Amino acid sequence: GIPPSVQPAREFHLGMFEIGRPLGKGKFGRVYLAKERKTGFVCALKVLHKNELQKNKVEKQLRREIEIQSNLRHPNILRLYGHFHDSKRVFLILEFAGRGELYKILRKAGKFPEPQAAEYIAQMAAALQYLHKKHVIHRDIKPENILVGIHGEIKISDFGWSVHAPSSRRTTMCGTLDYLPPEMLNGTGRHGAEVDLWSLGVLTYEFLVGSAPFEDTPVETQRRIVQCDLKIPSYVSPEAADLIRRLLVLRPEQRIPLEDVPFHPWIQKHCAKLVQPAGQ
Ligand SMILES: CC(C)NC(=O)[C@H]1CCC[C@H]1Nc1nc(Nc2ccc(C(=O)N(C)C3CCN(C)CC3)cc2)ncc1C(F)(F)F
Repeated sequence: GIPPSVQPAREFHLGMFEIGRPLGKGKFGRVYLAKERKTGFVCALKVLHKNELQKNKVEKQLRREIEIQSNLRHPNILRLYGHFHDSKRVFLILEFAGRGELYKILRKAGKFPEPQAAEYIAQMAAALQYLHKKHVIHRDIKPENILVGIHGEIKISDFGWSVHAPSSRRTTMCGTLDYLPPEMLNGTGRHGAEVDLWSLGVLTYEFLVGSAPFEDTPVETQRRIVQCDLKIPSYVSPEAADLIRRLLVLRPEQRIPLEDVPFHPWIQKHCAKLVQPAGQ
């Protein structure tokens, strides 16, 4: 392509867009369907209020989110095309995901059939492999941060917690503990890309059971995570249970590597079009 130095500087401003229906509320503002007037390009416009960002001390996180997400190109990662701001607001120009929020689809369905869950986990593993190759850890994999594209493919979004590996968390977390790996709960909090493997295990469990594996009161949840106190219902197939148990391993280095996930029997059983192991 054209070297960045001579690429046209993509300056954006609000007047370039025709604002459509609201898509919902994000953490720090609303999201609208939008269309770029000149090209007719449909996107999602996330509006963030500067005073909210300042109050919650998340400006640095937002800058990192923009820096990381705008450089990512993968079918299962939501695109960030650009951003701009006015006196009061920051605007993110994001890819529009045609089928909306995965957590709403999951809540409505209760839980997913195994073929659908396996398809989603295969796509998650591909997206995480792409991220980890770029030394990016997402650190906040959960249904609320996943959207669904028009063809039913999943799109990881919300890179507000992503960092370059290795790292140790400096900002206090809020929200659910359900997806936190043991190494982020113990003293040092030092962690690597394997945190996303643990969360992938929690996600697999939640897709198949409809609730998170260590869901309980905050104190109990922490105990169950650090003890890996895991009970997998008997209706979950042995293959699926096997993959969950290979991801939800206390020692980060013992978790199944991402590159092995597409070859796991449960994925092979349900995702035909994936690359087949040699000699098939
Ligand atoms: C990951 C992040 C944490 N989450 C978010 O940002 C959320 C916060 C609010 C919306 C969403 N953000 C996005 N949503 C879409 N697509 C979309 C959303 C909702 C519907 C939908 O179901 N309705 C309109 C329904 C239609 C039916 N009625 C009944 C209810 C609303 C359909 C398509 N594309 C891009 C984005 C993005 F990310 F770029 F902003």
